[in-house]
Amino acid sequence: MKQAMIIINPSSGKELALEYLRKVEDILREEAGYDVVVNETTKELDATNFCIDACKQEFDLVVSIGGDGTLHETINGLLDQKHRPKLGVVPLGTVNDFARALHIPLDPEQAIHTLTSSRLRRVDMARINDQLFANVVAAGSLADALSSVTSEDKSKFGAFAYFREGAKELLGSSVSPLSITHDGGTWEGDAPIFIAALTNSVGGFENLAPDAEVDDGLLHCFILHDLNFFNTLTAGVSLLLGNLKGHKDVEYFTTKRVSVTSTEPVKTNVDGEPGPALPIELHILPSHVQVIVPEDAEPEDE
Ligand SMILES: Nc1ncnc2c1ncn2[C@@H]1O[C@H](COP(=O)(O)OP(=O)(O)OP(=O)(O)O)[C@@H](O)[C@H]1O
Repeated sequence: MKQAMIIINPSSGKELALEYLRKVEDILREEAGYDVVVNETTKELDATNFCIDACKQEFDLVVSIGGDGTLHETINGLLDQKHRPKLGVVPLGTVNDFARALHIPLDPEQAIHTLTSSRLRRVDMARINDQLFANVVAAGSLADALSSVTSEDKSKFGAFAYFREGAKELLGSSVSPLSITHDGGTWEGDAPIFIAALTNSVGGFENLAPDAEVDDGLLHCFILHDLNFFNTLTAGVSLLLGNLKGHKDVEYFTTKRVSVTSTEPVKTNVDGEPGPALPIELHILPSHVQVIVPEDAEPEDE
C-alpha cells in the first residue's frame, strides 16, 4: 500500500490545524488510498527529522500542514536523500509564499482537496551552505530587519508588514559592503540587501520576481543599492508594479550559483526565518521535488 506521512504544526492556522488534520487523513485514506502516519511537531526541527524518516523509509508522499516555517523545515529533511517523497502542502501560515507560487489554494479546505489531484509539478530547490530553501534568501541589514517581522504583524498587514519594516530600515540607510560572485561575474559595493528568489512570491509580494518560474533552474537575484529616501519610494512602487528589476538602483541577474561575502558581519534571512551569517554559497537543485498541484494548475506539469 502507498505510504503517506502528514507533518503538522498544531500551533499554526489559528488553532484550527487539528481540525484540518482529520480532513487530510480522511481524504488521503479514503480517496487517495494511502496508509497514513501522522507526526505533530512540538518544536524547531521536528519537521526536518520527520521528513528524514519519511525519506529513509521510502514513503510515497509527505504532506506539510502549517506555515512557511514548517514547510521550510520539512523540505530540509530532503537534503542529500536518495529517495525523496512527493510533497503535498496545506498552507496554514500568514504569507504562504510557496503555495502562492504553485497556485495551491490558500484556503485550507480547498488545498486539502488538491491532495487528490493527479497532477505533479517538478520544483527547483536551492542549497545555502548546509541547508535547503524553497523560496528566498536575503542578506544584508534589510534582511535582518525583515527577520524581525512578527507573525502578528504578518497576520495584520500581510506583505505590507515586510514593506513597513523594510522602509524603516532603509530610512536609516544602513548598508553592508558585499562581494557577490555569480555565473556572470562579480559585483562589489555597499548595499542594504541582496535577494535570491526561486519563485515569484516573496514575503507575499507576488510581483517581486514575476519572471521566476518554480522550475526554470535559475536563482533570480536582486541587489538594491544607492537607496535614499526618494529612491526607496520609487523602488517600493516598482516592487508593487512588478518591475523592480528595471529600477535604476537595482542590479538584477539570474544564475545557477552565487556566493556572497562581506568584510563585516552580515546576517541573512532564509525562507522568512533567520539564516546563517555571511559568507554564503547558493546553488540551484533543478526539479528537486515533485509537488502535488491543482488539476487546473499552470503548464510544465506531468
Ligand atoms: N507545536 C509547536 N508549537 C510552537 N511552535 C512550533 C511547534 N511546532 C513547530 N513550531 C515552530 O514554529 C515555526 C513556525 O511555524 P509555521 O511557519 O508553521 O507557522 P506560522 O508561524 O503560523 O506561519 P507564518 O510563519 O507564515 O506566520 C516552525 O518553524 C517551528 O520551528
